[in-house]
Amino acid sequence: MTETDTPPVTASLDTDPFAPDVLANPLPLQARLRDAGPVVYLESHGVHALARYEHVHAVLSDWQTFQSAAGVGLANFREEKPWRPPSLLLEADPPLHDAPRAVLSRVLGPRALRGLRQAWAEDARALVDQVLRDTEFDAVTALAQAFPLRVFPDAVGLEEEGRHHLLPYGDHAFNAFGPPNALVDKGAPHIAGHAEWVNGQCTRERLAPDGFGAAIWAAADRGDVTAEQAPLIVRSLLTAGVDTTVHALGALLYAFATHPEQWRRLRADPGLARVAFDEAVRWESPVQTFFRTTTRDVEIAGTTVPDGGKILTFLGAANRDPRRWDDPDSFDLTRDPSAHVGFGMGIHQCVGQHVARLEAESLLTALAERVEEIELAGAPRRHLNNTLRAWGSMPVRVRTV
Ligand code: HEM
Ligand SMILES: CCOc1cccc(C(=O)O)c1
Repeated sequence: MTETDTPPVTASLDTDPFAPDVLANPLPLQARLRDAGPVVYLESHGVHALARYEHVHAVLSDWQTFQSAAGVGLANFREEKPWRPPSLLLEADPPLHDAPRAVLSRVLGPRALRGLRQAWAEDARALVDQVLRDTEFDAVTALAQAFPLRVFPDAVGLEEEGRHHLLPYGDHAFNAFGPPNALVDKGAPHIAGHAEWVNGQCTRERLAPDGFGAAIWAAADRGDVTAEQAPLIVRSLLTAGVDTTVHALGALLYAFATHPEQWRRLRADPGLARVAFDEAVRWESPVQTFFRTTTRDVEIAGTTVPDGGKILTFLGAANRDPRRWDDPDSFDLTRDPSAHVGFGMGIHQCVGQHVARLEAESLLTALAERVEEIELAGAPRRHLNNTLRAWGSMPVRVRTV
């Protein structure tokens, strides 16, 4: 065989991307993966990893070749039973995916959210006024967790009692996309209790008459989806809609607490709140990874992945790929972050992104009005999760006006 006939050797690494030290700081592994090649075989889990923007974007945009119905975690639903009934959105392909997606696109779309803008702005101001009675506080518990948990359950129409189940339920769901490691073992003993409340909240009679949940049931009454599908579609909101925004807000606050010049830029132009959120989602990527499963033998950049192979797309690595972004490691409000893959890409791209943006804009605008300076008042502590990049605590000090 001549030199040119030699098939390219696929790079391989034996590092476990779900090991605690890697989850605590994934950036070095992300750089190694991007530099090792377009496709890298991960011996630790027998999957092919993509960390460059071009290939992550391409795989997420091709749902026919890279399906979600076999699970978007390491577990292959063709071979093992999911830990819960699969999502009709996240873990479904067209045509099953189509109607639930159309319903949520309308229920969570920008037009539907217009009615929430005023109330969320006022609630954010009330929370910020209360928190700013102190000049030092934990930005994770006081703001990043508190604001979503004040506005989102009400918007869905959940009962007051039991909302403490939401964060641990979502945390376990996101851990369950990874391998059965210590993080999954930690949540396993409690998940049945969390799931009992969450599943109960998805039934028509437990939902308030005027929230996202009731709107999903109304779609079932119209025949847009079936009555059997309605509770699972509500469950999607409860699984995907809390921990993600909490940790994205944590990322946003961390970005500003460590970039005072960007905070000054935001205060000078509060209209930058929305782009700041997307830049924080790009920079920190609160949802770090998702898997796909090949539906045929497929060649990706010279590597053949067999049918049924798991592909691990590193959203966080793609969002910092120097092949796509100038100075990718900098948090910079002058950048246009709109092409980031922090919300995914393609037919599964986050259907709740407008809700997340409105939560972030509401909180950030209220903070920018009152806070002249924000800085870390101590070392922040990571909250480890197989899929989420999160802060467990973040002591900050503020100077207010
Ligand atoms: C900053 C906050 C958020 C981030 C970073 C985020 C991230 C993502 C990502 C990466 C996906 C794509 C999954 C895939 O391709 O397999 C996704 C899908 C999804 N997200 Fe979000 N999300 C956020 C907030 C929300 C909220 C607030 C909701 C609900 C109100 C939500 C509901 C969903 C649902 C139902 C899907 C599945 C969509 C489908 O498969 O068609 N997310 N999200
Ligand atoms: C942020 C990714 O979106 C998700 C995550 C977990 C569950 C679901 C669902 O559809 O149940 C969606």
